[in-house]
Amino acid sequence: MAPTASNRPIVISGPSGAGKSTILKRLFEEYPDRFGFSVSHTTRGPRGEEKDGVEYHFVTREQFDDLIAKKGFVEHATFGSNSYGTSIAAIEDIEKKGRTCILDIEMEGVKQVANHPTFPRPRFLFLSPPSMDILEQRLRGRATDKEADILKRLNQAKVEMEFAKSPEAPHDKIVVNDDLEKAYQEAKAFIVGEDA
Ligand SMILES: Nc1ncnc2c1ncn2[C@@H]1O[C@H](COP(=O)(O)OP(=O)(O)OP(=O)(O)O)[C@@H](O)[C@H]1O
Repeated sequence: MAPTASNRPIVISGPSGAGKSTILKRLFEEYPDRFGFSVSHTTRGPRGEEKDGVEYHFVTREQFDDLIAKKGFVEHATFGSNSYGTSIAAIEDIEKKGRTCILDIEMEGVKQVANHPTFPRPRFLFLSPPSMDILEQRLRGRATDKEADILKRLNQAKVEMEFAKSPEAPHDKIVVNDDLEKAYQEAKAFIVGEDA
């Protein structure tokens, strides 16, 4: 089933700590049946209680590379020795349920999705922190990241912010997450509003 104008997938990106999870959590709470996250593929093995097709589609390296060759991923990346990717089929699984697929992906993935040879262009939302200082405060306030991770995230944030300003950035909308309520309303208007 081809996505209609109203359920075209939405790509949300932005630096770590910009508030993507916070805004998406609220959106899913307000619209419990309307959206879905696609299940990613990975070459890493399941951990703990993880089940194939639920947390991830667990595949061999050969299967993963085969899907890359067939242009079956809208985006994929390798971290350490493990690869991860979002398949077109997984996005279609969400569309088949009558839901809009939300893709929460990082900058390199955004570029790949925007440049995919066959996948129809989704809608791109970029969530920006109000400033680097505030981003740093929020990352520290989150208290989930180690100091070295925070510094890495801040460096990467600079790269992402530069990309967002560059002409190759595909974003249809940039929302600055200053006041959370305002940012949520703006993000929601883009995602479910009349222009959706
Ligand atoms: N407008 C806001 N004002 C103040 N704090 C905020 C605001 N938005 C988000 N936060 C806080 O900032 C921190 C980072 O937000 P969040 O975890 O949603 O970011 P993220 O973009 O999902 O990051 P990651 O990509 O690392 O998952 C959280 O502690 C969150 O509660």
